[in-house]
Amino acid sequence: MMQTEGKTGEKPDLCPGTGGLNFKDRIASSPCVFTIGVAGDSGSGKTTFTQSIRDIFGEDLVTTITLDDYHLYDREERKVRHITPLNPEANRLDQLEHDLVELTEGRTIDKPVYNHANGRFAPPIRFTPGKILILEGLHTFFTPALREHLDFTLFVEPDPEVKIEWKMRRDINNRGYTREQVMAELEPRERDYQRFIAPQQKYADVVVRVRFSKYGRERGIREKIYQVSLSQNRITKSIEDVDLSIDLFSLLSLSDRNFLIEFSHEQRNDERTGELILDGELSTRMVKRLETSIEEQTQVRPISDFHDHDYMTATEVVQLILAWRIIHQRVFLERCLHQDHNK
Ligand SMILES: Nc1ncnc2c1ncn2[C@@H]1O[C@H](COP(=O)(O)OP(=O)(O)O)[C@@H](O)[C@H]1O
Ligand SMILES: O=C(COP(=O)(O)O)[C@H](O)[C@H](O)COP(=O)(O)O
Repeated sequence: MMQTEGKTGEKPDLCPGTGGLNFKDRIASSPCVFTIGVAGDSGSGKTTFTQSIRDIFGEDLVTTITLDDYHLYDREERKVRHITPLNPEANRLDQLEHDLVELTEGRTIDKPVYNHANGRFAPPIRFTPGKILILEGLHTFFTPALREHLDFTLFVEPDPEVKIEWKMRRDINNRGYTREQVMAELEPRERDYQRFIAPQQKYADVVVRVRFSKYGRERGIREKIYQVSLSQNRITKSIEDVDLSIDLFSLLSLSDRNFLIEFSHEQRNDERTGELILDGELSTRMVKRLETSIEEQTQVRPISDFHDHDYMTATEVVQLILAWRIIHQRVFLERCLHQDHNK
């Protein structure tokens, strides 16, 4: 590793040898494409988290591919074949692997297009990757070749009851399904989820779990207040790297709403994992130092969304921490520096 983390109060030089270029400029001027993979079940919040990453880093840097475009069968054909889209065989993962290699080289591809409005394929479109490329879908890190080309991986896993509520609302409101149609697919989908999708968790750098808030289930749909946890699976990268500075004085004196912050370690197989759990509403002042730290080092303004409210949901804080986590993905800088060096 070319650089050690700064101790408290020191600012780590994330871009050594760049004459003080900030992280965002560094990405923009780099020949490399930084790839982020987001995986999880249908209706689990992949698109929502992906959008938050886009918002934080800016649309000029970030492009997204949804893996639904790589379905092999259209909606009608899946029905006839009794196969769910969660089955890898219902997807063109080999073409995705090929396209991902092209994209990491910065090349333009002809990307297939799946139309959720009618469940059919539209003509392919030309697609050029931004300097940050997000792949989001069911099988994002299903194969070794896909994993090899992803610099950062995130798995989202809401509790089944949260997931059903989200999926039900989205598929009925946006995708033209009836309640009965969504219900009828739940059972075969859950079976294939456990079989094909959930096992990808072990390859994730970070797993985000969502459950109903301990302060009231109804606050989810009404105010987007959930209990959100962030855990890291791989021992090589630690959540403790994240600067989680919280102003305890503000916490005690300014907050008049309920919240929970918990951190625990767990031994899973050979791996020691850390899990941060947040719930309720946290005073924006409490995460001020974290926001400022990100802003200073990246010149991106992740806090702009939160400026006008005094409280942030657990989801918003987790999105902020994830941005920090992504910034710290040294693999990217290491690889870029190495490639720059060899030019
Ligand atoms: N973090 C969240 N907080 C509140 N609602 C969410 C969250 N994530 C997802 N949802 C709800 O669930 C629906 C499905 O989420 P989406 O991001 O489209 O899932 P996916 O891309 O995994 O299929 C969204 O339309 C939204 O209503
Ligand atoms: O399982 C998913 C994944 O999409 P997402 O993760 O966005 O839910 C969708 O059901 C399929 O893409 C088929 O779509 P449809 O059922 O609309 O034909």
